[in-house]
Formats: sequence, C-alpha cells, structure tokens
Amino acid sequence: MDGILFETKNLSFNQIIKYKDIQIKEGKVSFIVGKSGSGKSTLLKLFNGTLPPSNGTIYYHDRDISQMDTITLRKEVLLISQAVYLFDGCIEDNFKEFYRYRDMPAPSEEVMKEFLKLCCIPFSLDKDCTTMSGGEKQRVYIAIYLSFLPKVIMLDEPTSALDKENSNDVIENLIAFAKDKGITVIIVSHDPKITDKFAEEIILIERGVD
Ligand SMILES: Nc1ncnc2c1ncn2[C@@H]1O[C@H](COP(=O)(O)OP(=O)(O)OP(=O)(O)O)[C@@H](O)[C@H]1O
Repeated sequence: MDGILFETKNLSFNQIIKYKDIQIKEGKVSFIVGKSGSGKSTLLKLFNGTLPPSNGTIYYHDRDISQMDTITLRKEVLLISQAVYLFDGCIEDNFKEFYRYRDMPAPSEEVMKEFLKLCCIPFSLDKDCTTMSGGEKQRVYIAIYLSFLPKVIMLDEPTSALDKENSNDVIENLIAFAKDKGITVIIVSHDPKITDKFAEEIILIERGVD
C-alpha cells in the first residue's frame, strides 16, 4: 500500500499479546505508546525479525517479512534497544568495531565527529567509553547506529537514561537528520512531553483480548 512501510494483520506473540492491526507510515515519526507490558518492545523486535510472531503477518513494503532474509531486513530496519552494548575502548574503537562486525569500512573521523555532535556528545574520539555514564553510553550507541544510515530506525525508550535537556536535543537532532535522509523513525516512549512534541503518528498498544 502506498506510503505504508509496515502493516500488521492479526499479529500475536506467544499467545500473550494480540495486536490490533497496525500501519506505520513511511518517512514519518511514529511513537508507540501503551502501558507497561502491553507489548511495545516486542513489537519492535517483531518488526525487524528478532522475534517471530506466533500468529499473523507483518508486511514491510508489502512483503511478508517471514519470507524475507532476516539479515537484509535487520540492516534496513535497525533496532536500538534499551540495553546499550559498547565494546571496551574509546569512541573511535567502538565505531570501528561495530563497522567491522558488519564487514563495512569504518567512517572517517570527520563523519564520526558529525554523528557525535548530532547526539550531543561533547567528547573527542579517544574518550574511553568504559567510564562513561549510562546516558553518555546510550548517546554514543545511538550515534554509531545512526551512522549506518538505515531505512528505518527504531528506538526503544531512547531517553530512559538521558536527562530532560539531552533527551529533547538528541531526539530533535535525530528526527531532523532522519527527515533530511528520508529515514522512517519509530520510537517507543513513556515520556508524554517527548511524544507530544515530536510524534507525527501515535500508535497505542493495548493488551488485546480474545
Ligand atoms: N522473548 C519473550 N518470550 C516470552 N515472553 C516475552 C518475551 N519478550 C517479552 N515477553 C512478554 O511479553 C509482554 C510484553 O513485553 P514488552 O517488553 O513488549 O512490553 P512493553 O510494552 O515494552 O513494556 P515496558 O513498557 O514495561 O517496557 C510481557 O508480559 C513480557 O513478559
């Protein structure tokens, strides 16, 4: 369907969560909201094939994702989970390591710095990541993922470890960048202020009933 990136039909997971049919519009900023345990994080994992649905179908650009190569899907649809993982070493080491894992040449120092700035990271590339705060690590992680220039970026509670000022700035920069590059953004957020300010679409997930 035109302009629709993801569409779900009769989707359920593990017999626990039954989703109403959902549509995610291409190029838009969609926020996923709902009570704790309603299945928001699970939905993101279903979208990039990290978890398989127990029933129903997910279409990505009209293609049933169960018929797609999962690695290709995950390269296009990046999930930045709540659990931030960084390697021991400095920021530059981390960029290089993440790119090595994907068999991609590391970006130039200039490009790395550009993404650090976008994510409000006030450090040089040789800053050791092991001693950073949770919020700083999260921003470095987002910067690296964003630099992969995916088609879709999904963020699970991106502001959980950030203070208010940082959350706002990082999300604002990230959305401006995504808009410029035509990247679709899907964000799970518990923060009504961030949601009200930045959402173009709001998708409410409710515990389904039989
Ligand atoms: N891999 C899994 N296997 C089985 N059950 C799972 C799995 N992942 C999540 N669940 C269950 O699915 C339900 C929804 O979890 P999920 O993390 O998607 O909720 P959420 O809406 O993101 O919650 P929160 O807002 O608290 O982060 C929970 O009951 C959870 O225990």
